Amino acid sequence: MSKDYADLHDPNAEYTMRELSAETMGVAASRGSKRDVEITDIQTTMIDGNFPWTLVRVYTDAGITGTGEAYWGAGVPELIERMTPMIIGENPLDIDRLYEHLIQKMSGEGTIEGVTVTAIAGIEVALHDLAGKILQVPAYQLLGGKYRDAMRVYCDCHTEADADPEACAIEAERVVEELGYDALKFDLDVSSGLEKDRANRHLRPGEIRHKVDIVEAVSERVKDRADVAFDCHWTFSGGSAKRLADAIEKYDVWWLEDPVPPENLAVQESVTDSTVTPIAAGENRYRVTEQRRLIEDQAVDIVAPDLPKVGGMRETRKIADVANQYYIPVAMHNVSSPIATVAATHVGAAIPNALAVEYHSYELGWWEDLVEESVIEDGYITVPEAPGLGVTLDMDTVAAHMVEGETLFDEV
Ligand SMILES: O=C(O)[C@H](O)[C@@H](O)[C@H](O)[C@H](O)CO
Repeated sequence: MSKDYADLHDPNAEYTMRELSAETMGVAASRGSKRDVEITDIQTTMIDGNFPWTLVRVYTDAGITGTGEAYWGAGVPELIERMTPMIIGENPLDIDRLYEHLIQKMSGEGTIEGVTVTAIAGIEVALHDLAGKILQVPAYQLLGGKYRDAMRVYCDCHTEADADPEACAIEAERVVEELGYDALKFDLDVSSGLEKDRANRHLRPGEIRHKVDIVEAVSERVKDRADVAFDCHWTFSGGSAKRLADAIEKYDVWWLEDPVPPENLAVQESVTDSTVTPIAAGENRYRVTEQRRLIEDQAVDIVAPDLPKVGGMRETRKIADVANQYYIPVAMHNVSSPIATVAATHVGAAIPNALAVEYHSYELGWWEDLVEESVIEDGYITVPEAPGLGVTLDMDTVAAHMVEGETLFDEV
């Protein structure tokens, strides 16, 4: 990768006095040799999974590295490269200050939301892995300790005929019986063939009936063996979303996700208010500042942040803390490799209101091979007890599935 991004002039150095580097803040006291560690480099590599997973590695002068993951998105590796000089020489144990430092430094490039936040999140996850390894504690310990030993996983399900209610029911049965999950999600924004216009967000009566057929087929097939959520990917108008939520009330679904677009909270709130079907949303909002509005307005029954997108492990914990003030559970949206999935597991272990973490790669076949450890067993991820995230990348699998042109992390 070219080093041009890292060498770019830093305009913020001229435009803000809020500089949170150790030097400016005067953070210089020795912490004792094991904790006097400095960041020396950050590298990324991208995996061609069912999403392009951006893995991040932070290097130190102690020979210890931390591995993280940023949510997928163009430009994320370049942004990480751009930020690397901003934290070289810093002590990786100051996770919160380094996060704030990068948010402040990059604010001109956009750190309220978007790929800059995602890139910072990738570094932040790696810092938790690193800090855990330096301190010889699992990452959940850095977040306050444990509520649970294992995190429930819900499986995002697909069939070749996602619009066919019976095909969905057969797949639901297979995922429960053969793969061992008791928590599932299916898409409801699938075409019934009855649409007159795909742009106007309106659901015609036949379209609603088709969606009810899918919900009924899946829910009746698995009955009490699994909780089932349904995802709408921000597709419908408020009015149509209300009619849909109302029509599926009797099936007692786990949640209905993203029925309306994410920008207008008043619409989101009115849908949630209108129905006893639990409404979930959150994967398109960034940082605690944006999630806070969803929660405080009680625009959701369940909040669904995506950890490597929303800002990282501490940021997700902060969101869970706000949600907890409103008695709202957290279902972690997740389309990541095992690295960020396990990061979500550590956060899930450390918060009271964790509902589940998503698994979105069951059709891939090699997701779990990316790390040396086994990750999901019988629909749960046991919270690792090894230092840091407690998972180790399998470099052969990484090499086999790297995006063309990417390079492997340097060995220490
Ligand atoms: O699992 C889910 O909730 C969704 O289906 C995701 O796949 C999103 O669509 C994706 O993250 C969009 O960028």
